[in-house]
Amino acid sequence: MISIDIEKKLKAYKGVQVLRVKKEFATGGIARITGPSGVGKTTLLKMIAGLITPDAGRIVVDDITWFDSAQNISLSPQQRMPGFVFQDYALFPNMTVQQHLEYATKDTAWINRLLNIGKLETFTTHKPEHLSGGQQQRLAILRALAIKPKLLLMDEPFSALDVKMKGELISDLQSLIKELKATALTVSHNPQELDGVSGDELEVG
Ligand SMILES: Nc1ncnc2c1ncn2[C@@H]1O[C@H](COP(=O)(O)OP(=O)(O)OP(=O)(O)O)[C@@H](O)[C@H]1O
Repeated sequence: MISIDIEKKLKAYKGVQVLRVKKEFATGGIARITGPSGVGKTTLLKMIAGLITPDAGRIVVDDITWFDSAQNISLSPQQRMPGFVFQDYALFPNMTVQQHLEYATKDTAWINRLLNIGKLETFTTHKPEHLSGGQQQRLAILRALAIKPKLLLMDEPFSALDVKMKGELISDLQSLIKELKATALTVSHNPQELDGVSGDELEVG
């Protein structure tokens, strides 16, 4: 289980707005986090990953304290090691699909299974510039899963996928997350993007 109780002052367009989140997310599920643009959803994921520091509060993952302002605990991003799907994918321009996955894991059976789930088996030698937007997005998701993370953080992960592809992928992700005894958090400003994601729900803002 993931337990979050944090706050952070955001540098908003006009002055300061405070992001407050208090929520528990169950292991084995894919949670949906929605809220208007600019409310702090990406910032929330980055705080969980350890890329941005909250002003106050606690983050506890599977009984391990990742962050506690009162006790001065803050694990590094390397110690937390979540899978992270960035909104802009953050793929490596010079690496092929296969190399992206081999960079993350040596487990070839796992790589082949991920390629199958992402429907990228026939694109293993392609670099990102020769992939469609949807294929790039699926590669970003597969790369995040390659490390078999206990926590998968996904920022607008299905925005470039058609409804059929998205439905199949969500169903496969649901099985994988259960199998890994992991937890996944998905974020979007567009609730429809997360249709089919049926875990815990959080509305930010
Ligand atoms: N490290 C930071 N410290 C303080 N404020 C930040 C930091 N990073 C971003 N912000 C501010 O937080 C606000 C929310 O940004 P964020 O990207 O988290 O929103 P969002 O809800 O993900 O939006 P969208 O749906 O458009 O992606 C912005 O006004 C931004 O300037």
